[in-house]
Amino acid sequence: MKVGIIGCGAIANIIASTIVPEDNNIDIEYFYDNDVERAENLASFANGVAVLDLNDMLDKVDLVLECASPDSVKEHAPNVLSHGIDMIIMSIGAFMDKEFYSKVNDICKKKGTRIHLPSGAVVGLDGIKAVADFNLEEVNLVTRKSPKSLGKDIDEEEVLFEGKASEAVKEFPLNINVAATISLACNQDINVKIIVDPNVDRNVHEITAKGDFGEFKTTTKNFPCSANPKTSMLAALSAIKLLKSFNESITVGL
Ligand SMILES: NC(=O)C1=CN([C@@H]2O[C@H](COP(=O)(O)OP(=O)(O)OC[C@H]3O[C@@H](n4cnc5c(N)ncnc54)[C@H](O)[C@@H]3O)[C@@H](O)[C@H]2O)C=CC1
Ligand SMILES: O=C([O-])CC(=O)C(=O)O
Repeated sequence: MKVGIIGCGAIANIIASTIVPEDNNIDIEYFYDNDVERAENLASFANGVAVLDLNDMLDKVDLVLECASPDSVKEHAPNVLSHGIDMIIMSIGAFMDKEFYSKVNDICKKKGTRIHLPSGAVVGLDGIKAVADFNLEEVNLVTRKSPKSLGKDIDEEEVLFEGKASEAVKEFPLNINVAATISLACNQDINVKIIVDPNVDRNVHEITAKGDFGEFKTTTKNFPCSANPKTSMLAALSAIKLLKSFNESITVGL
């Protein structure tokens, strides 16, 4: 499987340095970034090709992996999918825009293409998906990150946001894609609280869900990526596992 990447930052670097093409039948070969130097650096490390125009990779790849920004998804996904190419998308916040969701969904149906949204930096999506249609009363996400991760200069814990996921992704597009992932998994605009906490050095996500099935709570205490403290290592690892799973005959979990 030949893969092209949009966005050559923290997640892309972890993925490209972890996937061994010979072992996994996955060849990450084309790299695009609006910062050309980043695309060239990663292409050179991965023995791949940096492209100046995304269209230059579209007749050569089987899958495009987006790890850039929600805006980049809106800019490029319709074009990629219209070329009949599947996508893995990390900047899931883009899908909270209902008009955009419906537009790309229509393209996928027409072209027979698929979009994969990895579980990213949280655990518990399997459970949320399983119970989504069974009177799921309430889903809440509390995210706690350090001042460094949230780009704040404060000494005391502070609630930066409290409201719905659809609003959270607008105010914090590069920090709370997980809220969109959970919302899409259960078809609800979930409740989100974002706290900046000088006493944590992890990106912490706590999910609580309650409904006819009972209730559950998951807590993920992620190490941030060294190249981008907003982003957790787990986000990159989930995309790597998803890529590898395309070669598996037997899949475990949802
Ligand atoms: N789904 C999830 O659980 C998670 C999603 N994310 C999201 O994944 C994305 C990538 O994260 P990182 O690698 O940490 O970001 P990063 O900031 O380290 O790298 C992003 C790269 O994309 C490039 N870029 C930005 N906009 C672009 C555009 N319109 N066209 C082409 N290139 C563009 C930047 O120049 C940069 O090199 C972000 O949107 C982030 O918010 C991050 C963590 C968890
Ligand atoms: O990586 C994380 O911990 C979460 C994150 O940035 C996002 O959801 O955008």
